[in-house]
Order: sequence, then C-alpha cells, then structure tokens
Amino acid sequence: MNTKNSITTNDKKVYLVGSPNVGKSVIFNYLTDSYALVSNYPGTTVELSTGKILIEGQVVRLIDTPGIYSLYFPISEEEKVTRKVLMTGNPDLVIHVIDAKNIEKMLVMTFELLELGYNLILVLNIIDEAKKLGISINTELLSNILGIPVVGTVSITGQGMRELFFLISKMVI
Ligand SMILES: Nc1nc2c(ncn2[C@@H]2O[C@H](COP(=O)(O)OP(=O)(O)OP(=O)(O)O)[C@@H](O)[C@H]2O)c(=O)[nH]1
Ligand SMILES: [Mg+2]
Repeated sequence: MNTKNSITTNDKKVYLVGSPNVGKSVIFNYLTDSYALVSNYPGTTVELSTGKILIEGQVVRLIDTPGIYSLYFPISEEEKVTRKVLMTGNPDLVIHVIDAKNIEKMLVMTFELLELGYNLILVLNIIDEAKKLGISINTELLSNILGIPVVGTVSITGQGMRELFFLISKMVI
C-alpha cells in the first residue's frame, strides 16, 4: 500500500463488502470524492480503493473491497485480502452490499458479519432489476428481524444514496 496514502490517521473507517458484481464500486464512487486512491494490497495484486467522505467536518474513510463469496471459507486471493482487511482494519462500520435479486443466498454473509460483531448496514442494491422480476422486499421488516439498518438502493441512478449517507453519518459520527 502506498505509505503516503495509507490509512494511518484516526479517521473513521467504513468498509464496503459483498459478493462480486453487486454494485460496491458504483456506491463507492457515488459516495466518495473523485480522487479515490487505488492501492495494491501488499504481497498481492488485489486492489483496494480508498476514498474520503466528509461528514459534519469530519473525514470518514470509505474502503472498497474486492468481491467475495464467503468470509469463513476464503478461497480466492480476493477473499483472503477482504477477510484480512476486515479482521485487521478495525472497521468502525461495515456496509454489506447485496443484490436484491439474490437475497436468500447473499444473506448468508450478512449473518457471518453479524456473528463477527461488526457495526453493520445492509444495502439491498439493484432493486430496479429485482422489481422487474416481481421481487419486492420489505426493508423495514428485514431491518427489524436482523436488528440493523437496511436500505434499498439503485446505485446506478443514485436512488437510496442519500438515505445511505445519512445512515453512515448516524453510525460513525
Ligand atoms: N441495474 C442495476 N445495475 C447496477 C446497479 N448497481 C450496479 N449495477 C451494475 O452492476 C455491475 C457491477 O457493479 P460494480 O460496482 O462494479 O460491482 P462490484 O460489487 O464493485 O463488483 P466487484 O468489484 O467485482 O466485486 C455494473 O455493471 C453496474 O453498472 C443497480 O442498482 N441497478
Ligand atoms: Mg468493485
């Protein structure tokens, strides 16, 4: 990791995690400044992007991680890196992004993250395509069942991004 740009300050750290192709990087780009830093994780070619969000004058670091299928059974290099940064990176908040079309399968990782005790937000992204398939999810009920905030988003249009921003603010500041 580029030492000049490493996360060494007392800034709050928020990690975006989830399976490949669920929209983590689109969300990352939406929420952070445009000069996100991309760095290779030491010893691998797996990239982590880091960007800044300014909340009430305080810098919050958002870290975009490579897509993974499981935290408990990391197989690929990406999974090992994401697992390691979560375990050692001292997250103040973890945002689990899932594809609303595939909710049952993807909630497995939500439970893994809950079990590991992270301060967690669940983002149900791609609800536009889910809707086309006749899938509608009661986010309030899901939030009550899981005991964490849940927000429905269409990251490519910005839908739900404001709500996500406010949830992040509430949970890290
Ligand atoms: N229809 C729709 N497409 C989306 C939405 N969010 C992201 N996408 C598309 O999904 C694809 C994957 O988005 P990325 O942001 O690269 O996904 P990722 O989670 O970062 O993927 P990895 O980095 O491989 O883990 C892109 O083609 C996006 O345009 C959404 O809300 N609706
Ligand atoms: Mg990505």
